[in-house]
Amino acid sequence: MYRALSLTFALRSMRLTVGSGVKIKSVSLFHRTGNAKAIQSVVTGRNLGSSICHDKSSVVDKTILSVGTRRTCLSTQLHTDAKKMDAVSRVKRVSIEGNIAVGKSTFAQLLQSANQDWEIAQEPVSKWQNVESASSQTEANPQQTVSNLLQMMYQDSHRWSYTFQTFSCMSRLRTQLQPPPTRLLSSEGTPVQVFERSVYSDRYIFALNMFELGYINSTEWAVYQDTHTFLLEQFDRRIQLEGVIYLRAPPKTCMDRLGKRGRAEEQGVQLEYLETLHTQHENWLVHKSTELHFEHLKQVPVLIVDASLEFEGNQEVQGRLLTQVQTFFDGL
Ligand SMILES: Nc1ncnc2c1ncn2[C@@H]1O[C@H](COP(=O)(O)OP(=O)(O)O)[C@@H](O)[C@H]1O
Ligand SMILES: Nc1nc2c(ncn2[C@H]2C[C@H](O)[C@@H](COP(=O)(O)O)O2)c(=O)[nH]1
Repeated sequence: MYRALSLTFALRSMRLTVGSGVKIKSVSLFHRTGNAKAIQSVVTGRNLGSSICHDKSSVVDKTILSVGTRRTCLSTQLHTDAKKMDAVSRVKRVSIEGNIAVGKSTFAQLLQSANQDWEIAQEPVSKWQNVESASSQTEANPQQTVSNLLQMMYQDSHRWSYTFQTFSCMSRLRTQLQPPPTRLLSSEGTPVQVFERSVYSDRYIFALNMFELGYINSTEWAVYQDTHTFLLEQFDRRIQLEGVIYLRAPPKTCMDRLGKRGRAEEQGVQLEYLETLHTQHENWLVHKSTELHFEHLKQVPVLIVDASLEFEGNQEVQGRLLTQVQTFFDGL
């Protein structure tokens, strides 16, 4: 017979690494008075439910448990969570990079419709176009759009580039922290989360470019880099990528497609700006001459896709591209 006795436990942990790099925390739960002890394994890693410690800094220093039934529940829960963690760790994470209007969204749609094991996370452009008021939303007071930061950044780049970059970085971070959909967790193939751009292009393409063009000053650049490094180190494996797809096309092709798309905020974008962005992509993903600050990123495999090909409506080109992508994913 177990008595439902609430106990305060202190947690002691030891970190182990197993299999695919999943971190296992072997946890000892001690009753503060020392007469009850339960040893459980808690899996730590990326994007699990709330019952799991998410990262190195998550320390459960006070856990209220009831002895007996609750302990059995905890054990079952931990087993379920470990299985879930295993499924999550099977999901590969890849970003699509490339110049403005090169065709990332179009390519992403092709991937999404080609394979149920691939899930696309779009770039949060609409969030930048509709920055919302932080005041709490009610029926009487619906969420208010206060500004179009994308437009402000293009209209007054000196004033708004730093603000834009901090906001875009945070929104990309949120996107990359989204757990994979359950469909991917039960996949028997190669499940992949595909992100349109990433926290890495935020820094190594755009922020760097804005700094080099003089739209972000050296103080802002230092603050941005410090924050970026700190955040990425905190989230560690939860935001790391296993691969990058680089859609590569001449800036002139991008300029033509940008005109064809006709997004209002981009009407003042010049070919020279696309050329600077093209150079940043080439430096990072082809020449590998960009200084990177994350060890894993230096080793990330890059698939270079010739995005100058017109694949819309061309089944043969689409088929070739999809085979290239599938082979790349299988090799990650
Ligand atoms: N391979 C392609 N060939 C021709 N036009 C393309 C191709 N890919 C995209 N486009 C067109 O170019 C424009 C920009 O494409 P989009 O996917 O929105 O670019 P991005 O997401 O990179 O900004 C759209 O009008 C789209 O229809
Ligand atoms: N200054 C920055 N501009 C950015 C960044 N990310 C995207 N953008 C711009 C470029 C386009 O006008 C628009 C959407 O990009 P697409 O290539 O998807 O069309 O937003 C950024 O980090 N900094």
